[in-house]
Amino acid sequence: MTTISNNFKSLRQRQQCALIPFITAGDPDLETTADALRILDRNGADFIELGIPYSDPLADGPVIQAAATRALNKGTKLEQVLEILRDVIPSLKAPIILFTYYNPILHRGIKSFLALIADVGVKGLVVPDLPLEEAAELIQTAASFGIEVILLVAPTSSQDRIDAIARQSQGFIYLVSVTGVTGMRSQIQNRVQHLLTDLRSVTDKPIGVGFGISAPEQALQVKEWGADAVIVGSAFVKRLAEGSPTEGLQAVEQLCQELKSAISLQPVGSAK
Ligand SMILES: O=P(O)(O)OC[C@@H](O)[C@@H](O)c1c[nH]c2ccccc12
Repeated sequence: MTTISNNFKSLRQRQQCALIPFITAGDPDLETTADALRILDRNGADFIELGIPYSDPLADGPVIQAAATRALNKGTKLEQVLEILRDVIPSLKAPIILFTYYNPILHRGIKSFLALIADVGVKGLVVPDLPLEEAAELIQTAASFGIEVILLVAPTSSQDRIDAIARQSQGFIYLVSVTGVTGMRSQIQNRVQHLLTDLRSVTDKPIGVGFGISAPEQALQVKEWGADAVIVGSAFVKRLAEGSPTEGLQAVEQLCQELKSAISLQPVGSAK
């Protein structure tokens, strides 16, 4: 069965680091979102994180905030996002991880929300403002729908919190590389290497690193520090929004290929 955990197992066997692009649903429009999902899937994405636009995206920097605002101004609703997913997911290899803030989940009720997203084939859920005290309930209910809930560790998390997250997180652990909001950074701090080592010492679960990664060299760096996955959001969202939808999709395709080849193992015995 396709699950995030199972896909990571097979990536590990092949000693591959996963690429997880993030895009915002409905920016510039839902048709382009569907095209982008197919393009990312065909060009090396191992999982795709799809953001549900939200009016108060407190963990997001300017690029993703602006994308969410544009998507909301277009009237993008969860139901419509799920409709395109119902259509697209059967043709994708990469499992879809839905990204949403906690309020929209509570608003619908945890169970009904999970039933809706499971029904269209979503495999994972990231909720950046989920209180750790409420994680167990969401994780358990999600598991009954075949959905894995990925928890986030921040550079400021206490050791107790890190231990609890490592224990509870499903699929993988999302290591946030910097304190602050999402967005491209010119450099990935060396500290990320230590954060990775510390986290690795308490868990065997796969670790994905996100926040601030936009360039192939940065992705490779994070891979070499031992990450099982690199997550790249703002760089994709920015490219997708530039120019016409066709131009945006071309730029997304190119970035996906560049990132993927940077983190892919050279086949043994290949020239160079
Ligand atoms: O945009 P960046 O810096 O590449 O970061 C990842 C990212 O976009 C995605 O995982 C994400 C988008 N919004 C978030 C809010 C919180 C945690 C993570 C996210």
